[in-house]
Amino acid sequence: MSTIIDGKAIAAKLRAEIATEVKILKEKGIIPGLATVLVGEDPASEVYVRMKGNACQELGMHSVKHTLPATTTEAELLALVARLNSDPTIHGILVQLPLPKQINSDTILEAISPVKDVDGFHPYNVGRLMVGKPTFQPCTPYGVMVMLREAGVDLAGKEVVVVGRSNIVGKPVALMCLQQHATVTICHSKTRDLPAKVKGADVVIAAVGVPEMIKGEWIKEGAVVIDVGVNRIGEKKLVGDVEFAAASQRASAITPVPGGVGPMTITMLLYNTLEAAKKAGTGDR
Ligand SMILES: Nc1nc2c(c(=O)[nH]1)N[C@@H](CN(C=O)c1ccc(C(=O)N[C@@H](CCC(=O)O)C(=O)O)cc1)CN2
Ligand SMILES: [Mg+2]
Repeated sequence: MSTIIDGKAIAAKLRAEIATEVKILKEKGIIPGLATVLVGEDPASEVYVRMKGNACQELGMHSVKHTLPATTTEAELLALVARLNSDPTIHGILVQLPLPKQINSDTILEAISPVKDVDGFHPYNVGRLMVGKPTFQPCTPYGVMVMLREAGVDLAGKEVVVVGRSNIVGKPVALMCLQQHATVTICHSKTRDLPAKVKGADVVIAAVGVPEMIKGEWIKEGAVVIDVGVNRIGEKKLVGDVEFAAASQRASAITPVPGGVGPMTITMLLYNTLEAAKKAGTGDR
């Protein structure tokens, strides 16, 4: 049986550290501020944005939520982003994804000031990660790396297989693992013989968004499994991208869903917002 890498517990520990730092910053007259922007009525996005606001409140951060109708135009959203870019009480701007079809996400993400880009999605911050000099790192992959660190996994020389090549998880987590000297393979829908790739992995990072697509029998004995998937089955049930029960028979350590990577995502957003506020305070940005 495997060790469960408890995202909730790791997140709680990190949040306590962030809260302490927020308090110190406030004594210097700086209140870290996050603006969240939700366009439309996607129920999951509503939940995530609410969780982000609540987390800010718990940690003593300032947060402002902007809720716009699904019919919002790109120009209207750009105008809001411009206002937030020049608002000195706001250190971090988060535009919840996905955006409605009439809005080009890339245009919006590029309009966010890189110094307030606490999601780490602006091409400047993506480029910094690419050259191994990260500034803001995207929250979900950053959370994965913190979990691996907390679980005592040394990536140097390890075979890491990332399943999924999205800009928000697969690609950045692969770069982060490479930075830690892992040998990284990125797999995707056109990969030939995915089971064979996964079977060779010391660390599997699953971020495909397909319920239980990674079978337990593909997991090498003793491998570490990080499941980034959050797939809703019906009203209540959440499952990951990995067959948890079968995989945990073989893995040495595994993240659960829920309670694994999810809680880390929001925690790293708070961390990035704190860092943004600190940089603003020192004029170092
Ligand atoms: N602008 C962004 N948009 C999106 C991001 C992002 O990082 N920035 N990531 C995802 C969604 N996401 C945050 O926005 C997110 C997903 C899941 C969780 C989470 O805590 N999941 C819990 C389960 C919660 C539930 O019941 O739904 C868990 O896994 O334990 C937090 C944040 C897409 N969009
Ligand atoms: Mg993908």
